[in-house]
Amino acid sequence: MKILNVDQIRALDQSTIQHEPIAPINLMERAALAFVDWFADHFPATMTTKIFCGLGNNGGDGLAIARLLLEREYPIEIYVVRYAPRESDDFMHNHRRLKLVTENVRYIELSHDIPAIRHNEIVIDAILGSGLSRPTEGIVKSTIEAINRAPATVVAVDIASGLYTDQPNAPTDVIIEPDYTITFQLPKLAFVLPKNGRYVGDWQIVDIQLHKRYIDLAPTPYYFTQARDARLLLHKRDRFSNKGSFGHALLYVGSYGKIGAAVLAARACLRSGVGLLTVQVPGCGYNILQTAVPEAMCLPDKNQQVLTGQSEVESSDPAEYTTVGIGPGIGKAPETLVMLRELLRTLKKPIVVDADALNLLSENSNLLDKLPRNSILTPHPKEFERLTEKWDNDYQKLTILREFAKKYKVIVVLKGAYSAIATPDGDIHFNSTGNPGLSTGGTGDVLTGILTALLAQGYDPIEAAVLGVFSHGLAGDRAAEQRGPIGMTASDVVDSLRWD
Ligand SMILES: NC(=O)C1=CN([C@@H]2O[C@H](COP(=O)(O)OP(=O)(O)OC[C@H]3O[C@@H](n4cnc5c(N)ncnc54)[C@H](O)[C@@H]3O)[C@@H](O)[C@H]2O)[C@@H](O)CC1
Ligand SMILES: Nc1ncnc2c1ncn2[C@@H]1O[C@H](COP(=O)(O)OP(=O)(O)O)[C@@H](O)[C@H]1O
Ligand SMILES: [K+]
Repeated sequence: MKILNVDQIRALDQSTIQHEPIAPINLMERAALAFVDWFADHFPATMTTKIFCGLGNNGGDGLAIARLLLEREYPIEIYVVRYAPRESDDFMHNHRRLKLVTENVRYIELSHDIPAIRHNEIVIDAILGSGLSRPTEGIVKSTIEAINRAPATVVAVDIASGLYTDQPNAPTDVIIEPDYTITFQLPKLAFVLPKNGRYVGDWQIVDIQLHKRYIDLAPTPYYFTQARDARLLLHKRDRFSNKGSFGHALLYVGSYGKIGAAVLAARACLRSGVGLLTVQVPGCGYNILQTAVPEAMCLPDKNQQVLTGQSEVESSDPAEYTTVGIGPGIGKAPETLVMLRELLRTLKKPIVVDADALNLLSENSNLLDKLPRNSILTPHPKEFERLTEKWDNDYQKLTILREFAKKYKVIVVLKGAYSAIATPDGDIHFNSTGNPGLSTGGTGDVLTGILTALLAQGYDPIEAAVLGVFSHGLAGDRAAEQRGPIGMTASDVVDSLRWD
């Protein structure tokens, strides 16, 4: 699914109005109805609902929502924040419609007009939407502050008032802090950026049937991967396949004290459909790996503690494997750096690079140019910062991320909530699955195993990254269902992997 910018969202509105065709007021009615359907599914008509409307189309939505909720017999109190002399046409139209149903519309012009809000009430925020063009101030700001102070449940219409859709807010900006955001048709870039978490809450998209062809043709670098997008990427297995059909992967993982990382990556790789798996671990990991992961072949390194690439048994050429994954638990020993340098000299096919392999790259940045084209790098934000530079805000981080992926012609999975996958073409795919239960040691190792397995099976590297990150998050969601987000572990994520 695409993420469009504010100008495109406005144009999409117009395109829908022209092509469907539909009158703007009826499109607003459709949006209000979609919101009210969601709202009625979540809140009983016994709860007092205070709705705050601005003077633009977000406020117009609010007035239509108020009327529809009155029809459904919600005890609703309607407030219009009168911060300017002019209202939008559709606001006025809905204002007239509402007046036919109720006289009970109150106006907030000064602070003392702001009502007290109690804890068992619901607040609907329809003050400002995607038309935000400057920081909130005056009575708008005071109203938002009062709503944020109140103990009520807050639901934002389309986007929290005061939050920009696709540009950074200043730290001093006053913005609604909703429990829920119900947004129209498409996700907004602001929703997937870490600093905005409290200004978004749980968010959901409601479909208001905006012009599909406009969306299909609209150029954008930003995508949001949902289940239906991921499902399209999954390769079906041929009935006459054999283990040779699904590649032979080689993992370089583990060091003394971190053989667990090797086990997790190996188990995840096998659970993700690889045909054959060989794992190179330091000598100390041999017995552990052979016992914990009997399905994998094991190459014990000559060195007991760290990886050097020199094997105790027959030496194998890493270039002969379908793909290589490197990093989880390997440490940053000088011998391991020598191994990484040698691997990058010989490997030409895309590989997966994680954890300390990334830290070695950031300390030896001349190696970045040697990464095979379309390799997948999986840094968490700290690792990415070491590879690049500090950023001032999430939008600048996205710019740095895109530039990095383009410059080195690699795919970068910047991990976290809504992991951002940057491609060499400059696109970014945000992931929709996963939960805070994944914030626990070892889940990144699991991801490396998954991605290595997908590359081994011949997935296009961008598709491997998008599908692998989605499935990893989904496994995390299943593990959280079983164990709860606090009790789940990285092993539970491996056990929860499914590919159907
Ligand atoms: N784009 C779509 O697909 C649809 C949009 N609709 C609604 O329309 C909204 C956008 O409407 P508008 O473009 O009228 O924008 P808003 O309702 O967000 O804001 C409108 C007005 O507020 C002013 N303004 C901006 N920043 C301000 C600030 N900080 N303080 C005070 N005033 C400020 C603007 O100059 C503008 O006149 C969406 O968020 C959504 O709720 C829906 O009605 C239907 C479909
Ligand atoms: N709050 C969250 N929501 C969704 N996914 C998360 C969250 N926190 C962490 N994750 C995911 O968990 C994984 C953590 O990886 P990483 O930080 O490398 O952990 P480790 O090094 O311990 O294995 C990443 O895939 C990341 O996207
Ligand atoms: K709003």
